[in-house]
Amino acid sequence: MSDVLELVDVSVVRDGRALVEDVSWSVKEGERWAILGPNGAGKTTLLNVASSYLYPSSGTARILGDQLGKVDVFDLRPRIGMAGIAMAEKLPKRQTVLQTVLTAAYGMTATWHERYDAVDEDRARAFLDRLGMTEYLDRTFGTLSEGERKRTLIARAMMTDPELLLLDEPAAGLDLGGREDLVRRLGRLARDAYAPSMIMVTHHVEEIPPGFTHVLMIRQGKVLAAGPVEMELTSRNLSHCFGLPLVVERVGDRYTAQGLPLS
Ligand SMILES: Nc1ncnc2c1ncn2[C@@H]1O[C@H](COP(=O)(O)OP(=O)(O)OP(=O)(O)O)[C@@H](O)[C@H]1O
Repeated sequence: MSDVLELVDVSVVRDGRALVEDVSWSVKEGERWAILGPNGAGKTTLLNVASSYLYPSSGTARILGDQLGKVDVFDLRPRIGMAGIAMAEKLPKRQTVLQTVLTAAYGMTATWHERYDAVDEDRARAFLDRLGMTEYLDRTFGTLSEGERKRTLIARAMMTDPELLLLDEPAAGLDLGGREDLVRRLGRLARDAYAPSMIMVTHHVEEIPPGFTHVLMIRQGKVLAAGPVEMELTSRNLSHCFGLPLVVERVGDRYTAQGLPLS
């Protein structure tokens, strides 16, 4: 299996402070990673490096076989799907759900005067259908609920047939039903052998979809643990990561975590 992402001693420094420090991490084709860590740990910074939007201050980052700094990122970016708040903010609120997904096929955030091929429209409809959005095709993006918006963004990220799919807190802000619906859908995607390699940032072990294979834990910019979920998602590692005593349990093919009661 080849490396989809390979970071060697990557640091990102801003104002004299390392946001991530000496991170060495590799993601192989077909793997599905969850990145866990407290607020401000450096999760989004790592994802921004993986999406080629942020260059390391030191160290090397290879994405889909190409080294950042030595590759034209405009060739690389269409091969990476990204769904997160940063993308949502760039999308026009008055565009319909179908247009929002379709524009991704042309690497754009808005529709101008280009004409879309029927084949692209079919693909957009199929991705939206897999994410339960068929009823909303003509609704404007700005009128969607948080959960509907998140599902639209994932369909959009799939549109370019990416080799790497990056999800930044896809379940944040969703109610219990919305979260469970999304986790089930992501679980189905994770188990699809033809789906891209995936990296998902989350704050909660409950949001790790079934089928996710690996976990990376980060605290204050440094990697604490990285490897197969069943080996690394332990109470010890999670307590260290979040800085308080936690007990993690596996329930079926999902995980839960709880803080120990105060004595
Ligand atoms: N451009 C920047 N300049 C200075 N500091 C920054 C910059 N971008 C991010 N930071 C800081 O870097 C740290 C890591 O930020 P990052 O967004 O990667 O964390 P995170 O783990 O995704 O956090 P959260 O869970 O709260 O979203 C934070 O302390 C943040 O304030």
